[in-house]
Amino acid sequence: MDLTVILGPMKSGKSLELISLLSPLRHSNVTHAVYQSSRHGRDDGVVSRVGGVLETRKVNDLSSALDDDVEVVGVDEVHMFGADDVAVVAALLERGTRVVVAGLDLDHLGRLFEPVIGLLELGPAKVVHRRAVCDCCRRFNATHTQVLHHGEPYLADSTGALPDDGTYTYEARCRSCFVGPVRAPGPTPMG
Ligand SMILES: Nc1ncnc2c1ncn2[C@@H]1O[C@H](COP(=O)(O)OP(=O)(O)O)[C@@H](O)[C@H]1O
Ligand SMILES: Cc1cn([C@H]2C[C@H](O)[C@@H](COP(=O)(O)O)O2)c(=O)[nH]c1=O
Repeated sequence: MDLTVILGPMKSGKSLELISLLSPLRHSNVTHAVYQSSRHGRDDGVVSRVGGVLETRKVNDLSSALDDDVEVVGVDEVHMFGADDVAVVAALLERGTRVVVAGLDLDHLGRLFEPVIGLLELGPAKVVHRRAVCDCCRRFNATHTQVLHHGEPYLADSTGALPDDGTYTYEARCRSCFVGPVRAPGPTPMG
C-alpha cells in the first residue's frame, strides 16, 4: 500500500502526529504494530512532549515486521534504523502493507540521515515536514536540531544514535541560528 513519512527536528510534533494517525487503530479491527528503535532510550513507547502515548515494540531492526504480517506498520525514530530496515519497509509496501514512519531528517551536523534518504527514494505517498519553534530566536521556523555538549555545539563527525539521557542537550533551531560544521567555500560563480 502506501508510505507516509513524518520528518522534522526534535520537538516539532512528529510523535504527536504519529500518535494522532495510529492511536485510533486500537479501537478498530485493523491489525497493526508500531516499532521503535531500541537505541532510543528516552521513552518506552511513542511519547509526545505534549501528551499522548502509543505502545511500541522495541527492536534492534525491523526484520520481525515481516513475520508479524499486520495491515498497518508504524516506525518511530526511523533515523536510528539502517539500510536493511529500509529494505524491509520496501518489502512491506510491496506486500500491500500501509507504513507510517517518523523520525529526524537532519542530524546534529545538518546532514540527511541515510535511512531517510532511502525512504524518500521509495516514493512516499505523503511526506509531512514539521517545524518547531527555534529555541534561540523563538520564531516558528526551526528545521534543525542543535546538539550541545557542556553548552557548546557538538560537531563531532559521528553517525551513531545520540542518547537523550542528559549527556547532551537538544535545541530546535532555525537555519540562521543553527551552528554547523564550517564548510570549505564552493567555486566562485562565473559571470
Ligand atoms: N521549541 C519547541 N517548538 C515546538 N514545540 C515545542 C518546543 N519545545 C517544546 N515543545 C512542545 O513539544 C510538542 C511536540 O513534542 P513531540 O510530539 O514530542 O515532538 P517530536 O516527536 O518531534 O520530538 C509541542 O506540541 C510543544 O508542546
Ligand atoms: C539531533 C540528533 C538526535 N538524535 C537522537 C536524540 C533523541 O533520542 C532522538 C530524537 O528524539 P525526538 O524528540 O523524538 O525527535 O534522536 C540522534 O540520534 N542523532 C542526532 O543527530
